[in-house]
Amino acid sequence: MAIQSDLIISTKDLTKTYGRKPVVDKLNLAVPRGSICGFLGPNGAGKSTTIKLLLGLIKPSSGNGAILGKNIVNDSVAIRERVGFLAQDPRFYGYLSARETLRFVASFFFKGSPIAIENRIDEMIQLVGLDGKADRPVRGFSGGERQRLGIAQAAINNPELIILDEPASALDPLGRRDMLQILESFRGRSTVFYSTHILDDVQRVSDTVVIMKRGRLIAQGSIQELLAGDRSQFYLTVRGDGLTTRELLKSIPWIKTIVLEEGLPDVDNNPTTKLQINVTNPNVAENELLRIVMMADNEVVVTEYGRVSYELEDVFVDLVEEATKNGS
Ligand SMILES: Nc1ncnc2c1ncn2[C@@H]1O[C@H](COP(=O)(O)OP(=O)(O)OP(=O)(O)O)[C@@H](O)[C@H]1O
Repeated sequence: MAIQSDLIISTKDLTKTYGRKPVVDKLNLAVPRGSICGFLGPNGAGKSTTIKLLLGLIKPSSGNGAILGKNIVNDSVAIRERVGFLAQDPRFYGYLSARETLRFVASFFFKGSPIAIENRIDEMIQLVGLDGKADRPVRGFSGGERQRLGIAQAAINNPELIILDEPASALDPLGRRDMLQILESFRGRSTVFYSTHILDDVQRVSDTVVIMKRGRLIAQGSIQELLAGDRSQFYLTVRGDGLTTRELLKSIPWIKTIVLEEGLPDVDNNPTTKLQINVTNPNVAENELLRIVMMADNEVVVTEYGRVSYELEDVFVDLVEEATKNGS
């Protein structure tokens, strides 16, 4: 397959079938270099299987892929030298301390003098917030501490790409927040590709997202692009029942639908009505909509106006529902 140098991960029709069931189905991934990419999908979507395919831990049934320009089937050893990985359920030797664990991992691929290794271990221990605990046996570590150690071991060799399988899902809200901060700290140093089913996490730290459902890719790209996908919804809140405004806007050709709903009371506690306006021409609407209402010869008082913005959750639910309707 052709390799695009701005992509750190790319796949072409990557497929894994167990029995007759495709668990990963003709997946075409394109993950840009330097991004923090959230790999999102409901339970059983095929995220872990995809990650295993990317790392050469299992073989594709068909299709192919490249990481750092190397073939995921033929060059998996070379890939693992340059990619850090945290498994969904990381296992450690309980009798080793965190520092000994990192030393052990570094002994495989770390390139540098013994002093450089020790410095890097110290740096990682600090980065993941395990200072003070680094010399205790791992068997006594909490779930959050184990995940921190897992990230430190994934990043010890200064990899260009770090792949993490659900690094935050099993943690409590504080643990998740810390984990996301650690991921954020890799920005500008490594590309991070991490799977999760928690939308909020993706919205908080990722700049790109891949969304998968039942083995199929249903969306990928920058979060900004995804959230800006539907620019055709505006809202306008007016004092009173909104009927005059609806009459005024009804005949405008670029307005498709107007839905009225009760708004929040204004600052003087007067009732308001929110008009949800769907337009066919967002650019014209942006310039004209408010002006038309304000210039009309009536008593309408506008208390709020804007373009409807979306949370990732709305987009995700829409995409997953659409994919379900289309039979994915
Ligand atoms: N070795 C296997 N043999 C048969 N089926 C498998 C195997 N590994 C995974 N599957 C099935 O493939 C589907 C996808 O599993 P996978 O673990 O990749 O999903 P996931 O998106 O990572 O889910 P989760 O968020 O729950 O971890 C599931 O239905 C799972 O049961």
